[in-house]
Amino acid sequence: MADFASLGLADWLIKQCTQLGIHRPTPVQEHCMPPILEGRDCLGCAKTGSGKTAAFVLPVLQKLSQDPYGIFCLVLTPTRELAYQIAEQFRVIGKPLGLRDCIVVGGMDMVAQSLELSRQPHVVVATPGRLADHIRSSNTFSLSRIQFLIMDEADRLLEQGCTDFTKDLEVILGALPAKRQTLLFSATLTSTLQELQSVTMNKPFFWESKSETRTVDELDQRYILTPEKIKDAYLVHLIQTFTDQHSDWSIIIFTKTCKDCQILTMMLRKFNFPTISLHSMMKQAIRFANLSKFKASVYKILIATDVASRGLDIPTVQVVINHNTPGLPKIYIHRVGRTARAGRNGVSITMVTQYDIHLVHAIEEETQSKLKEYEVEEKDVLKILTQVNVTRRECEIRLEATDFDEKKEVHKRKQLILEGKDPEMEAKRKEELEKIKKQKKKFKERIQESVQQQQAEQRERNHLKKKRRLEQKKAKLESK
Ligand SMILES: Nc1ncnc2c1ncn2[C@@H]1O[C@H](COP(=O)(O)OP(=O)(O)OP(=O)(O)O)[C@@H](O)[C@H]1O
Repeated sequence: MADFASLGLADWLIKQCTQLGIHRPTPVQEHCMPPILEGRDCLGCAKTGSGKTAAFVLPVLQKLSQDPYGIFCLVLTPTRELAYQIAEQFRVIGKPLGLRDCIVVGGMDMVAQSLELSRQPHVVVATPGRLADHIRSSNTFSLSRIQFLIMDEADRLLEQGCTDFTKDLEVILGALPAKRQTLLFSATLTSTLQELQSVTMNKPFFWESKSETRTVDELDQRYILTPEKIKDAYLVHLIQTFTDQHSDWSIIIFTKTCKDCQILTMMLRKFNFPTISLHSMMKQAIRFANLSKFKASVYKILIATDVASRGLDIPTVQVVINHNTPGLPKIYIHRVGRTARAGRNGVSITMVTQYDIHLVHAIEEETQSKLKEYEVEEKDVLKILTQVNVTRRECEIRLEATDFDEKKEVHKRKQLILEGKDPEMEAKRKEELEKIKKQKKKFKERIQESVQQQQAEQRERNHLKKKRRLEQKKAKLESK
């Protein structure tokens, strides 16, 4: 087995790796780093959690240390959270270089990003949409001298899924020099190999880990066959069992939609499970905050949509539950790959209804592995069924009300943007106006109160006067 020195890695980088507990290269690092260091384009396909990130971070940093300038390297990735994770790896390993990185993702302040870009960071880590926006609207930075283009989760970037990056990628590729090194990595490259090869210029070096299976051996893959109506009772039962049996545990539950994600979070919280969510309808700052709390084990359960299915590296995750059977095998591969990373053990449990059995067959075929049934005492599940379903219904009703407000808010924000206004500024302005209105109302109420008090006092005085006059009249009559 090779060591980092024999792959041509510099001493300072080996030292950095040692400090991070990385002593020997993984196969993807062993095979991809030498051709990258030689200047070749590279397509690396290796299982989830096998160290693909370091396979490109290390050679890029080595090259950067030999000729440091900005902007030297551009990394594209499909999700914002992943962009932060990759930038962190660059920052930690590249610390002795005084590496300057810049993260360019949607949902964050564009002006601040612009400013950072203009300061010529060594490495830019970006999601395609926001970077393309910067290229279209600004001339304060240039990507024309970059030496490395890296596409992490490259197949996702190039496929035309629900988020289609094609147009943004065209803009980005148009701003890059033809002479560059292009590195593409993913655990599922092969299905988009043709498209991927068209992005690389030189005849790329292609490396795929040789293995019968597409998932790691340390992963125990299970399924539960359940009618749709009993699914949530199974979920609650599963989590309760894990909580009872393990003191140190951490679970990711994947759902199909943002709404499911939200409802399940509310429901599990009702059962006092420490749950937090991550989906695309949340504000970016909350997405980051929730992920940090989960990573720090403040919350043990993360419920997420596929926005969290790729790349996230959270070593404490022992269990992945698929609340729905993924419609595509490759989504399954990435989801279950959030556990059993870097040689650790992990379990994945996929909820399967009678309508999803063909999907399980497709998954088994693609991964070349067999899912085993997860044994559960059905009578224990049926005991909690009514309580779980009632709780779910309550949460659905509660969410419907807020959902409506949310949609309205989104609609309003869209309208403001169309009118050329900044929704954030408008919200602040509205808040200020509301404050002034409240103060005015309070002032008016106080004046009214004091007027009413004066009037009441006047009435009392008049009443007393009248009473006194009557008494005087009465006294006069009596004296006569
Ligand atoms: N040579 C190594 N030895 C031990 N651990 C390593 C090594 N290289 C990387 N790691 C660690 O392995 C973990 C997984 O690495 P990484 O996130 O790069 O996986 P990946 O292959 O990109 O997975 P995914 O396909 O899910 O994105 C990280 O915590 C990383 O620090």
